[in-house]
Amino acid sequence: MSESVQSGVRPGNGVRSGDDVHEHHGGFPVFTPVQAGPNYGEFVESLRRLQDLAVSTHLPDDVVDDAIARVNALSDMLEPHRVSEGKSPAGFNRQLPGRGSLLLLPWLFEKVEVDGIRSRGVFRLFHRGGNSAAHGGTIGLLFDDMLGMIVYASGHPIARTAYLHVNYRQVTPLETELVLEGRVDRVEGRKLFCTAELRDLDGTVLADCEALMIELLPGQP
Ligand SMILES: CCCCCCCCCCCCCC(=O)SCCNC(=O)CCNC(=O)[C@H](O)C(C)(C)COP(=O)(O)OP(=O)(O)OC[C@H]1O[C@@H](n2cnc3c(N)ncnc32)[C@H](O)[C@@H]1OP(=O)(O)O
Repeated sequence: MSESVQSGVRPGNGVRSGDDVHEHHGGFPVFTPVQAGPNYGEFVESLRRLQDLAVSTHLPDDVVDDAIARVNALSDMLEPHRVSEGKSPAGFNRQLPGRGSLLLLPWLFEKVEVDGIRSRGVFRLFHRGGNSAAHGGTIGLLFDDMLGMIVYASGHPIARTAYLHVNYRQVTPLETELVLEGRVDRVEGRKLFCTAELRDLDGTVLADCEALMIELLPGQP
């Protein structure tokens, strides 16, 4: 397999040896993963802190005006460095929480293997739904993102989520370390049936999901 990979995807430990399935990812463009610089993780974490504060403060108008000016100044500083998809380290750096993406939950992988993945992290204040619980959509986001990694780790080409059925079993707390485990349960042609569970550190299942991932055909977006 060449250094260039599609969507930054690279087989995990123990993926079928000599298999070139990762060269065939439907219509996904070929990306060469961009390595994050030494301070990139801190940069993304600073932005997460900003988002936490944006949803958990009640600011006087003059502070709002000052914040707008400063955030705009920061954006103006970043603007000249805008690049197209696949040219930013965001989302491609597995050693960083949320792979260095501001969209994704700031979780880290503990295990990425053919038989499944395990990831650990917290829901942040800016993921709040109501009454100190994680927003249900952010739980779906976590599962959907992990499904991509489950498929990748299992050695299958890129697949898209055809359906994702989430069972919300318990209220999911914010700012509390949690664990997610998931795997491909069975394969029928292009159809990968996956399951995953989100648990607290006592082992209580907070949410689980069942999903159908479908391997993309050549040219499929
Ligand atoms: C650092 C490393 C990073 C790595 C991270 C990894 C990044 C990964 C990035 C990737 C991120 C990935 C995550 C995301 O993208 S998640 C984004 C959300 N998902 C999408 O946008 C997908 C949109 N949908 C589609 O593109 C198409 O519908 C797909 C491609 C899914 C299938 O359309 P296609 O035309 O190809 O297939 P088909 O319709 O002939 O169906 C084929 C078979 O499947 C069965 N079927 C279909 N749908 C359903 C359903 N809902 N329930 C039950 N069954 C269903 C169907 O009956 C048939 O079965 P059979 O008759 O053959 O038995």
